[in-house]
Amino acid sequence: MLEANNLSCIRDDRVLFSGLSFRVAAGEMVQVEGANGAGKTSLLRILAGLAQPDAGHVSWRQRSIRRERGLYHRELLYIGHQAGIASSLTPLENLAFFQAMGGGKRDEAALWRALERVGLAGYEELPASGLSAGQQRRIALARLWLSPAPLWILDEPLTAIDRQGVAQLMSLFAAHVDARGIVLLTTHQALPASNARIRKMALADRPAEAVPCSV
Ligand SMILES: Nc1ncnc2c1ncn2[C@@H]1O[C@H](COP(=O)(O)OP(=O)(O)OP(=O)(O)O)[C@@H](O)[C@H]1O
Repeated sequence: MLEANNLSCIRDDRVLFSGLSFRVAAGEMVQVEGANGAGKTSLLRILAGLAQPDAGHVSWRQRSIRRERGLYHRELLYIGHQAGIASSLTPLENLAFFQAMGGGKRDEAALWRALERVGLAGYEELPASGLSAGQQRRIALARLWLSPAPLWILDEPLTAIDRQGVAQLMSLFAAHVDARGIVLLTTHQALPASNARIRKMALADRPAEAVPCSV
């Protein structure tokens, strides 16, 4: 369903990756591995259509994500490694905003369910800036319970999350892939045992220097 074709990414004269091709099928969970600076975030941003590759292209359901941006972004949930939440808004307001961005009507019950799932019931009136790093991260992750998107691209979703929260997320990921969804993530943590089979994909640890093109 998700297909990377011959992708290259060059940053500051360094080839982070080149000729990278792979497919991720419905029902798969993939962990992108690599050292700090290997290019994991760069790859995920390209796969999410937020950055352009230096070469190659990405397809979703056999259609170029550049040409079918609208369709792709309706089917994709991307959560970057920044929490990506408004610190002056409460958790409930942040979630209502995410829900509105999805284009649906406000569904109060779903908002409260998501808040409860991430353990933020009781904190709904506080601005996010008054919450801990892990709680702020949980607001961002609550979108996983609100979104119908089949494709989840998650950059370090487990950062700052406690052990119980990680176990809960792993169960959610397993349920998502069981329902023929896709989870593509990065994490520096060893993933705990999960029902989902996890395919690992490693990026080279030392990006090569780019060879200047001769004209
Ligand atoms: N927009 C950019 N402009 C210039 N250099 C960039 C840009 N984005 C990333 N880089 C560089 O590309 C390299 C890879 O960055 P990236 O964030 O993709 O790595 P990563 O594998 O996700 O690292 P980490 O594990 O530390 O999060 C880094 O050296 C970074 O400085």
